[in-house]
Amino acid sequence: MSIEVELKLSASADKIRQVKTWLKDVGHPEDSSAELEWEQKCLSNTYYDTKNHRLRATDIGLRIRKDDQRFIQSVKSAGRVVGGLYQRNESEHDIPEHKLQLELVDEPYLIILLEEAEEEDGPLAPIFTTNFTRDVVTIDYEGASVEIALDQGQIHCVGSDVEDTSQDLCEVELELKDGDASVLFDLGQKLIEQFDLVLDSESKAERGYRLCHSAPEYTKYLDLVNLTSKTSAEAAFESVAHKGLGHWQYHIKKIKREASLDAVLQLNRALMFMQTMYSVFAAVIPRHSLIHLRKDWREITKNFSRLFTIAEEINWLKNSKLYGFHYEELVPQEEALEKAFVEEHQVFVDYLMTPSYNLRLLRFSRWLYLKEWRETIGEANAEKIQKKEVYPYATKQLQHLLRDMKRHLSDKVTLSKQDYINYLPKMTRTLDIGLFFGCLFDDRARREYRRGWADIVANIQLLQQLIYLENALEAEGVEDPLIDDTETETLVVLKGMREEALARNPYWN
Ligand SMILES: O=P(O)(O)OP(=O)(O)OP(=O)(O)O
Repeated sequence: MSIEVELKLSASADKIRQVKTWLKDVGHPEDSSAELEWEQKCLSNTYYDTKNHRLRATDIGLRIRKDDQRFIQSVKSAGRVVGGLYQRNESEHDIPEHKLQLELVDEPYLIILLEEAEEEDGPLAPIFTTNFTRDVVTIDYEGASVEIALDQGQIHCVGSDVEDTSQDLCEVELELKDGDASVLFDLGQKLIEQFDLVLDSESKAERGYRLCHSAPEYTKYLDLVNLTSKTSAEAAFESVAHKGLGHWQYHIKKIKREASLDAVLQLNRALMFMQTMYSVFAAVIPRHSLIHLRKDWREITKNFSRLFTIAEEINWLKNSKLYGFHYEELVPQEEALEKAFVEEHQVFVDYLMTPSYNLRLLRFSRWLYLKEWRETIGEANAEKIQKKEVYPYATKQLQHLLRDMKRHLSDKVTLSKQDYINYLPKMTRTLDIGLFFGCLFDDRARREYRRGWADIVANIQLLQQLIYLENALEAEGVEDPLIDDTETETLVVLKGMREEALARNPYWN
């Protein structure tokens, strides 16, 4: 099994032509009259899965590729996608005919997953195909060898009753054949700067499944970062950063497709998660080493914030209805918000297509993938953070947070609704830190402890919604004493919850 490292950018037919011309100079800088040796392939790929897409659920892609007279069976793992950079395990075998030969798969864990999928969910069958022409050339660039593939074609669903059963594909793939992965980022940067290409974190397989799978999509929430007590503090930082970036990428894909309220709210969660990460890991990755990156994310946040503000208000109104607060007078306000949301969504999607956004995302991906902070902090410190243990670090951080919460939320203190709301960002950060390090501790104890604090957060959010509702109604000249009563009740409930949560023994002790 080999590891594939490639950068993927989406393009248009016109841009692909321009890229091809430009590559002539890049591939032969010393002789611009020399032609690159492009090869054109017609690739037909059939992706297989069981009836309920068990392989997809385990993040495996199984396909047979027809490349001229050759049939190639490949199994790919989803691996890791950082920006548009993919790192995936790949197992490829030539087969004599267009028929799966799973016995050729050489990785024991893949064999087990494939067998289990078939045993539990029936035989493997074609789900979709990708048919495209690939113009491919290998160039030497900055001492590395890079295969450049320009793919244009279509994805089709097989025997499906899904309405929209085909989709165009047009992309540039840069695959590292030999040398340093930094070269992929350099080339990617040039392609974005010169041709406005867009980083693409969705594989063809992912697109195929989305096109041909009509099941409803559930909102994906941030969950525990996968760590063990053997993880170093540096590796823990990387895992947290990958989690945050992965969450961002996932919901960016969704937001590009539709004006989804949930996706906007989750994008905001990803931004907050990453902000918290910078402060929690400041002792590992010093702030000065990420000054530019934080500036980049601030810029991205600025472009996102209008959309988020509208989404948050719509969400508050929606949630209030769940609590029974329904007002005809607010319908015009809601409609205006919905309209503004659709407009701002388009503005944000346009921004996501700009080089400004894509270069920032590429810069962050590069920093994370190549661990560039090590260069800024010097060799000795770099060694230190690789040896630093995460467990004591995590315990210290959690203890520090608890002290802060005890100070602000002690049951001896009387808190107004505004006091709670002011403390909300800190509480959310605290819960996020629980996700950073939670894997290191007993799961049951952690869940129980977390639940108390999560309930407090939910009740503070309720207060926030009620205040918004009050103001919105006031603008319409309406008053509802029920809102006031609910606020008072919520304050009482919160006081009891604080008492209980603070009395519980922390799971890290
Ligand atoms: O040719 P590969 O193996 O890179 O695969 P692909 O058909 O380009 O698909 P993907 O989008 O998964 O790279």
